Amino acid sequence: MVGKPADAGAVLEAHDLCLRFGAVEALKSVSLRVMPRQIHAVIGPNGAGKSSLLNCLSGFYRPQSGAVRFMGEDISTLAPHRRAGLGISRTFQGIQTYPSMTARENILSGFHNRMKGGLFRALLYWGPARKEEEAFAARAEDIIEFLELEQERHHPVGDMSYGMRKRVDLGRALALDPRILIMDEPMAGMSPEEKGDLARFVLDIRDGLDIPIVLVEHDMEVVMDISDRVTVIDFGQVIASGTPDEVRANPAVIAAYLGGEAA
Ligand SMILES: Nc1ncnc2c1ncn2[C@@H]1O[C@H](COP(=O)(O)OP(=O)(O)OP(=O)(O)O)[C@@H](O)[C@H]1O
Repeated sequence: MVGKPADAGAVLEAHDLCLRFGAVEALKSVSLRVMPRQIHAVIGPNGAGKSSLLNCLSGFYRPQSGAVRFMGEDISTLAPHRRAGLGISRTFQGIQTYPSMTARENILSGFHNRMKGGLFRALLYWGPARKEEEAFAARAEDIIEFLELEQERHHPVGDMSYGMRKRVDLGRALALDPRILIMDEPMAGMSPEEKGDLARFVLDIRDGLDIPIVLVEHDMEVVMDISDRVTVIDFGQVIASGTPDEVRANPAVIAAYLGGEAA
């Protein structure tokens, strides 16, 4: 890790990120600070740069300039798996679960990133490896209970509704024991009821597990309902950042993005 701690208060911070794809400027000097116990939404029209920002935070994209800091440390040069190892967990658009595996097996698969060794270690150190496995199994049960997946525990994920599969997806992300959770359009394709359920779990993750969340989401009602802070991006630039009420009343946001919905 390089660089000096900059903002000890922020859990995750993007500082002055610039990202180009050829002639396309996906991010132009974008900064954002995610504070403890904060649901921080990132909104903006299609192509505004939201996914690009998430990819810079989780390490899948490397910006041409700027820095990403986690708990005050510069992690700009770290690969995605190293960031995941630090506790920066992410859910992706669509479904990432294994359809033929049960909810429990899918959640257990989320622990792989945290296992200290592979087959060799398991053979050499059978005792400790078994203890680790037992701890993960117990933790998987905690996650199943937290996400109210008890009834689905032994059902193949492929047979479940979209909302339930997304919930199992979230369980896999929680298996990483995250210190921050990045969610890319988690509500897309969900029914209003499924959105309500997921919104409740997102709030529980903040309040019960003390994990801050970065949320990219198109459903404005959900965003305005559950977010502590909203950052608005348009054409790769931050045009507003504030509480949902502040953002809703911001003329630049109304003009650029929310239109009549903001009224
Ligand atoms: N890998 C890439 N290669 C080339 N251009 C890219 C790449 N990723 C993103 N872009 C471009 O960067 C800009 C921002 O895209 P991005 O996907 O970050 O927007 P977004 O706000 O997430 O959009 P959406 O809401 O539609 O998902 C767009 O012009 C897009 O075409």
